Amino acid sequence: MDAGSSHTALYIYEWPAEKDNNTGRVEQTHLCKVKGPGISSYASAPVKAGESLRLCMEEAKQWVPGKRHHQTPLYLGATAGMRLLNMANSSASDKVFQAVEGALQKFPFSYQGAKIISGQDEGAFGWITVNYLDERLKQGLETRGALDLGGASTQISFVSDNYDGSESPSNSVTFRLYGNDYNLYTHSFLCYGKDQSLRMMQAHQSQAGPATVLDPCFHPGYTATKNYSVLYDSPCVSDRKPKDAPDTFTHIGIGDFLQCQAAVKSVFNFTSCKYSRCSFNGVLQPLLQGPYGAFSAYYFVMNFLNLTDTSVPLEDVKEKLKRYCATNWDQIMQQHPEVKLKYLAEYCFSGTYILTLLTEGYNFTSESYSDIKFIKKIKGSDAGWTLGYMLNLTNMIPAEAPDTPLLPHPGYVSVVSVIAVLLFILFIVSLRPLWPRCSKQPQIV
Ligand SMILES: Nc1ncnc2c1ncn2[C@@H]1O[C@H](COP(=O)(O)OP(=O)(O)O)[C@@H](O)[C@H]1O
Ligand SMILES: [Ca+2]
Repeated sequence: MDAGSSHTALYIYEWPAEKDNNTGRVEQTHLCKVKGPGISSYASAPVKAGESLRLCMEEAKQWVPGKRHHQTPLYLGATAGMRLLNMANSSASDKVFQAVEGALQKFPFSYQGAKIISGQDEGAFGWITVNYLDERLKQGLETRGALDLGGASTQISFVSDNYDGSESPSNSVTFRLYGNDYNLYTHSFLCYGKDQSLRMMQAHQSQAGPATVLDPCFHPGYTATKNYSVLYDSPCVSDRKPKDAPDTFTHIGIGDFLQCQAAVKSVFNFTSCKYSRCSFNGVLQPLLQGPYGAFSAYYFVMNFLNLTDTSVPLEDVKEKLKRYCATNWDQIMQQHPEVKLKYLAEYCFSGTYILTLLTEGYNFTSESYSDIKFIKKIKGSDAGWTLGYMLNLTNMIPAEAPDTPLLPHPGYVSVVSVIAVLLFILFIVSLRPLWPRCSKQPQIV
């Protein structure tokens, strides 16, 4: 289970158990989205966090064959929402985990624990998932970098030649998989998921605590009354809370892409770098290299905006987004009556944030932008950290390359059968001296 900051999802994976680990491919057979918010939102009512998982767990009982229930390991990993709750209020986060654990243990699966996974693991397992599903690991091919955008944190992971990891060991993960060594660069930016970065940007815009906030990242015609205490209720912004602010402010959209870009840029710090090169906030980042897969909110947002085609020049992408942001809010709502209003109101911001993060933050250029592929699934399985996490915990990926059989299985069976028949014939022939002699011996006259 992926307990994300905005929601929890249960993934069911299946693989042929009879075959050798090395030959069976793992596939996602089912996804259940838990109703309601992420588990970190239940800090003040932890029991409900556990209850929220029940329906999906019942569904899992239907999907996993009854005789396999006890053998099926169940893992829950929580990401940045719980990292933030743990920072702000560790006893509340412990209570949420107790409730979740209590709920999950009532089911007949082999419960293996619920925990917060580190940002490094989140990045590295996302990279494993993408490259496993592409079959790049087994074949020792060039790997694809992984870009994951969540609500509360974002991850970048890739292999770069000439990167040895010694400059910043916390950004380095090494693996030996199928006989190949990988030295992976990975970083997770806490607070730089799209929901928390929106808070940081709005906190920046409203530092003096005004009663109205004019927001270039929201459509013209958009107005909403928002609460200062809700906006600042996160460790990503809590230290910036204005002292004499009123309780509420009126949030008014003006839909100006260029100003929005400038406002988004204000959440990144480019001033210092003690390494050979940095992305932002003084974090090491080696030279970008190879193709990339961008998933989770990268995909949701760019797919909604019809901007997943990265062969379109970056300047044209920005132009399209500029027009979208300038569109009146009433018109946007009319055009997309089926989309959740919270998502709909934020796509202009989210699209601008994604382009700014990729180009200003990670240093993708007009040329290297086309190396990015926005993806949701690979061969039927969702791109995300869960598959890699599960493969690791169940030791599904061997460190050494499996012995490659000289013949594929059917060929092997045929050869053994032919040899068996030949041996049998040889055996029968070897018994010939014992065969009964013919009674009618030719007469010698
Ligand atoms: N259809 C969608 N449109 C836009 N954003 C979406 C959609 N579905 C999910 N999201 C967003 O994707 C992000 C998923 O983040 P999540 O995995 O919950 O957080 P984290 O990985 O930081 O713990 C959230 O910001 C959520 O709002
Ligand atoms: Ca996530």
